[in-house]
Amino acid sequence: MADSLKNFRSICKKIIAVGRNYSEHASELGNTVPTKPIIFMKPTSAFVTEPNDIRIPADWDELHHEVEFGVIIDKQCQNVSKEEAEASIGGYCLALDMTERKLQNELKDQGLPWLLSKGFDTSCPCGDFIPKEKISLSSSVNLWLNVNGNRRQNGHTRDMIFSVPDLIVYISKYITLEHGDLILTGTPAGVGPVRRGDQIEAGMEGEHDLKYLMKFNVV
Ligand SMILES: O=C(O)/C=C/C(=O)CC(=O)C(=O)O
Ligand SMILES: [Mg+2]
Repeated sequence: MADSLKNFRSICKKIIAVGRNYSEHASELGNTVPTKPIIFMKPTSAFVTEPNDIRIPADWDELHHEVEFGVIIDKQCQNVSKEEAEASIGGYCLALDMTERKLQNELKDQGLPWLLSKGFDTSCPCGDFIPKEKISLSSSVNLWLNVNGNRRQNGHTRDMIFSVPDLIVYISKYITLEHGDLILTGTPAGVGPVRRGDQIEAGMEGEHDLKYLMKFNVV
């Protein structure tokens, strides 16, 4: 089954993203820590893969990086239990939730949806499919991100407020998750701006020699 997920980006119908899932990140943006998962979406046209670039739209100047742990759904889930949620996972990937922070804040202040600030083309740089057997959910994955060689983010999935199975249980109560869908599980602290000409390097490391690295230029 996992074979058809190797190209999950071409079959993915939904990128569902979780916000404020690390308390340190919620605090750094002056937000309260949520009592229920905060869910939003990015269109699949946001995907970009190496060696392509992250393109900043011409009139924007406060694009932030957010490194995230991605979960790829194998089996359809609708209102699933925690056990079914775990069984529905096909694999994982490293991803970025690129965000135009100034626009997001303006939209938030007006009570408007922040889709554009997070859903523009190339706002979801994404790595290769990693089969579920390679990462145990009971272990913690280290997520990090450098800009021009300087460490900006360094977090651990054990610090998520809502665990991966809990997120799937919650989302599937309201939205049917389908084969190939991607869940971005929120970013750890350290988000910040990137400029045209910068290079982003992001990685994840964990048990059983898990080591994944990806690089994107910002243009
Ligand atoms: O509420 C805000 O000011 C910002 C929220 C986010 O951008 C949420 C995320 O995308 C995240 O925490 O990863
Ligand atoms: Mg995010």
